[in-house]
Amino acid sequence: MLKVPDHQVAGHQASDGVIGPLVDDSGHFYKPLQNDERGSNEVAFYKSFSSDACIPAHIRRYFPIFYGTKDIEASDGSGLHPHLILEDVVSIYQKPSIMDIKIGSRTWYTQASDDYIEKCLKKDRETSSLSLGFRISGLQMFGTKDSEFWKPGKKLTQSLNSDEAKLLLRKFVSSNMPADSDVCPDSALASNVYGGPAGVLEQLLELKAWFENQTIYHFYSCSILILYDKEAVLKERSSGALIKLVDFAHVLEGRGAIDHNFLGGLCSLIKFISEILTSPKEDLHL
Ligand SMILES: Nc1ncnc2c1ncn2[C@@H]1O[C@H](COP(=O)(O)OP(=O)(O)OP(=O)(O)O)[C@@H](O)[C@H]1O
Ligand SMILES: O=P(O)(O)O[C@@H]1[C@H](O)[C@H](O)[C@@H](OP(=O)(O)O)[C@H](OP(=O)(O)O)[C@H]1O
Repeated sequence: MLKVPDHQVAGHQASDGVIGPLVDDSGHFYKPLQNDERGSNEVAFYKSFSSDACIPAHIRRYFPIFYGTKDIEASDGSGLHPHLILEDVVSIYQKPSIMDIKIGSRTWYTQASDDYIEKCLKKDRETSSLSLGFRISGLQMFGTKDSEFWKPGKKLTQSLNSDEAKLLLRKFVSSNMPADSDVCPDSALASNVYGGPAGVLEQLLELKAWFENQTIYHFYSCSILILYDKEAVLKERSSGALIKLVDFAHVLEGRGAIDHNFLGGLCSLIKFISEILTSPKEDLHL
């Protein structure tokens, strides 16, 4: 049985008259192909990536598994529409806290149309992309009580300065609910989610090591999802946190060159997370 996902934090979402992703109860995420070249580009990327023997297994695990494409009934009732069938990377969590971070200081590339470049340039300047090398496209987090849930709108997450981005990344791993802006985030889960041998920082560093060498792909406008389950972390004191890359509608061939745009954004994100781990109680005055 297909349904609209309960946990989607960014991107095109299914609503009245708007086509969006669907999920089933077997752990699949169905992303509708966009009608323009973004749809065919993303299919081409997944086909190439999933069959490329040069991608090491420890890197492949950061990407959703690709199960092909299929025509299914679109969420907007418009009839059969081609969808990517992907691993639903959220399905293993009961109450997933999710952050979508679009990586890179620029989301455009010279091969794109003038209109597209202009649109992206404006967005990159207005958000933290240009200044920080990434922008937080969306997030949701659960609290410890059943009623506690926070999903700020993108206006609140995308256009942050450096202190504001650090504060939001701290809120994301705090046990107290951050919706009340008077409450100072306690960063209580930082060492379990961001830190530790299997935590987010180690995963980002592993990804970075690959990006320092790989010249096969250039990932424009691609996001890193950070995923964890607060209850599980508080109960087991282990991480269970994962990072996953999503959105490959704007992947280009690397042609032997380093993807310095993605790599730069990734290094910047790593610096933020590292600083939170080294000074979790830092008081940010905003
Ligand atoms: N494989 C997946 N499993 C679970 N959730 C996913 C998966 N891929 C994407 N999502 C969810 O959907 C959101 C949007 O994904 P994605 O960026 O691929 O869509 P998009 O419509 O192309 O976005 P954009 O408007 O930024 O181009 C993500 O923030 C995440 O919440
Ligand atoms: O970050 P936001 O505010 O969610 O804005 C969207 C984001 O910039 C996407 O990357 C972009 O899709 P592309 O990268 O595929 O262009 C989309 O364009 P669209 O609405 O024209 O699809 C924007 O709406």
